[in-house]
Amino acid sequence: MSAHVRRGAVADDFTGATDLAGNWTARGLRTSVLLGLPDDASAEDLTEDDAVVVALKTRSASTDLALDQSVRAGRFLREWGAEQLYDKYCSTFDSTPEGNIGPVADALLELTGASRAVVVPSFPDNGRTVYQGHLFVGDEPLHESPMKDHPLNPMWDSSVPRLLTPQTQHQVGLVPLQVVHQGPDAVRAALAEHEQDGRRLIVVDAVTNEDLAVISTATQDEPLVTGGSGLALGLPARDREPRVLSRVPGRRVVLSGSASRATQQQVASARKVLPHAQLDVAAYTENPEAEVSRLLDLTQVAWQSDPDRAVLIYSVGAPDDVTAARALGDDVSQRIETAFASLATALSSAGASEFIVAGGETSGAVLESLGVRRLEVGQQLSPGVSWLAGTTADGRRHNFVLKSGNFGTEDLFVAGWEGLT
Ligand SMILES: Nc1ncnc2c1ncn2[C@@H]1O[C@H](COP(=O)(O)OP(=O)(O)OP(=O)(O)O)[C@@H](O)[C@H]1O
Ligand SMILES: O=C(O)[C@@H](O)C(=O)CO
Repeated sequence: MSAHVRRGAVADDFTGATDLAGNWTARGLRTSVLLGLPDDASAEDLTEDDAVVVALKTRSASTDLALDQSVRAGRFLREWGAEQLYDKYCSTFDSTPEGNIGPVADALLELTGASRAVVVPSFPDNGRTVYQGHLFVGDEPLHESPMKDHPLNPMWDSSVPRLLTPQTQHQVGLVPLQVVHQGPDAVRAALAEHEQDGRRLIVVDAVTNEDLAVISTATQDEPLVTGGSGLALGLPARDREPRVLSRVPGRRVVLSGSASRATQQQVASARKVLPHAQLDVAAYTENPEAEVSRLLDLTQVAWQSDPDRAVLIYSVGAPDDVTAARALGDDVSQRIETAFASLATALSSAGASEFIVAGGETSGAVLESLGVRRLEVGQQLSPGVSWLAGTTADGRRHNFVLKSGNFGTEDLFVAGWEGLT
């Protein structure tokens, strides 16, 4: 397989999809993001693309739903012409012991007929590295990082083989960094040896982009690879400038439903500069319409006094906010997603044209409610974070940043707008 093949990806959340699409775009691949399961007609618009990412919302969904949608998305991509499928999950391996990373990888092995697939969560540009199978977030092992407190999938272990083993029907192997440093042929030989010994999902260490380039070369003929978005940076770069998105006239808003620590810092920094309000989860639970309308009114008042300034609406300002909200019921996270979804449609109707949305699940809920089906990828703001453009179900053109919880610079909510020309 040459470097110039069609690539398709199935991503388990919307921010993850745009993260990968940004990395492919940065390597010069013309990339589209399709939100939700595509219908057959969508393929007609993709003839010019080198890569297509289907964004699903399956990370925290039931395993049955995740399997069904991932396989249908994979089948669509293969029919479109994808020669290699990329199973994109989170660089912090977000999942529970029941899945969904393992079950989806197993199903895509069957779909593609692949006899094995690498497992590469590493994304060194964002501080995710894997050494001897252990996943680090910056200088902390995963289970000591802020991911230990994630409201949907707290991470309890840092060993990727140990995390994956209870989730998959297959045995799990490991190719350590020492082998990666010997180059692509050594990696290929190690993968073949694991396969012969019956191990079909094989974690490969990577701590730098050079390691990712070795893994990418070693796996260029494989029908399936799995990982965070970092592996995409291992591809040789093509000489094509990314599309540059321009401002869409209208108002600006930041919707942050992310519970991650990096987002809490971004919220704290933006609160010093932007008009802001926190979603009152108890009030929303009591009377959803009234709380959405309070936030909408407040936003419109702020726009009136400064039309060019973004307004920030957030749900977590401090870790205690999550603890407090949890007392309101098991389904509180889902309810908060619905709150942001309703608010987004109300804001779009009220004149918002540019959105920075924080949180993978939150982004999924917001873009689904706006009825955006496809995103163009524009300029990158920081690793994994790009400007995107799409059209809502009722025909409004909007710009978006969909920010994964732990990504983005601290001033993203304030300075990110400057990235638009
Ligand atoms: N105050 C809160 N209390 C409890 N849950 C909350 C609160 N605010 C947001 N949530 C929920 O927590 C989840 C956060 O997940 P989301 O994927 O949006 O962002 P994240 O935590 O940054 O994760 P990721 O790294 O995947 O982007 C969502 O389901 C959201 O509705
Ligand atoms: O890989 C990552 O860390 C992100 O793209 C993501 O999936 C977080 O939602």
